[in-house]
Amino acid sequence: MKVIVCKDYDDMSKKAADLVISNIKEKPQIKLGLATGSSPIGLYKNLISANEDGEISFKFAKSVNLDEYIGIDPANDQSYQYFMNENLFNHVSFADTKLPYAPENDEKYAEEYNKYLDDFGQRDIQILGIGENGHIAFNEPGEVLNRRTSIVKLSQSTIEANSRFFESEEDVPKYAISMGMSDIFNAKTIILLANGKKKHDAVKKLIEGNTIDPKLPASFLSLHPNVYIYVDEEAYRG
Ligand SMILES: O=P(O)(O)OC[C@H]1O[C@](O)(CO)[C@@H](O)[C@@H]1O
Repeated sequence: MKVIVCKDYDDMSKKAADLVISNIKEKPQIKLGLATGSSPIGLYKNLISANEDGEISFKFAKSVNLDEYIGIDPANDQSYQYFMNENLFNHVSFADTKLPYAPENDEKYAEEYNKYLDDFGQRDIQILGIGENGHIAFNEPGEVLNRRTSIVKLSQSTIEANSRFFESEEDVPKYAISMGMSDIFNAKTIILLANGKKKHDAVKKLIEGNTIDPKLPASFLSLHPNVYIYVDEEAYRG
């Protein structure tokens, strides 16, 4: 894992975006794995600017996303579909984009997404955030982790952390559909973004830890040959 310590959120976003931009220049038909949450918003802003400046184009690019809440309509402003539209898809024109979708807790929707991912093939880049509890996508700390896309129950810590985007904690969905660990790993390069003091514990364990532990799902990233961790000073030093 290559750790790149950045001054602040903007610096982290710019440096991570530069890596994505250079990959898009090299391979316009790039396959991207995209993430939601506050961590990648700045990166997406940089991609939008580079697209507006004519530096890159998404005309031939395709994307898949990590996860989506269950029980929230894609048109709802709390859905990850809405988030992606607002923060990227409404601003640049992709050849194709896809998010997992499950209107109810039924594994058949996960199977459908797994089929889609199998046809999509290996991504060139997978972008990730990290939860305060060390989750990646919605793979929550536990005894075991899912290999493939599944319906998952959110941990209390994630519900609390994500309640900042909702009117109250009760409004946060309790279930999601999420790529599993082997899906996340099916990418040539993984970029993980972590900023702010609240991420320090997870980041410290991830960078300094010498174990691979399902109680810290992000620790499995050390098994992947090409991971870049862009971390700001606050998340790095605490
Ligand atoms: O970037 P944030 O908002 O801190 O969220 C961290 C992670 O949590 C999730 O939002 C899921 O809870 C991921 O999509 C994200 O990577």
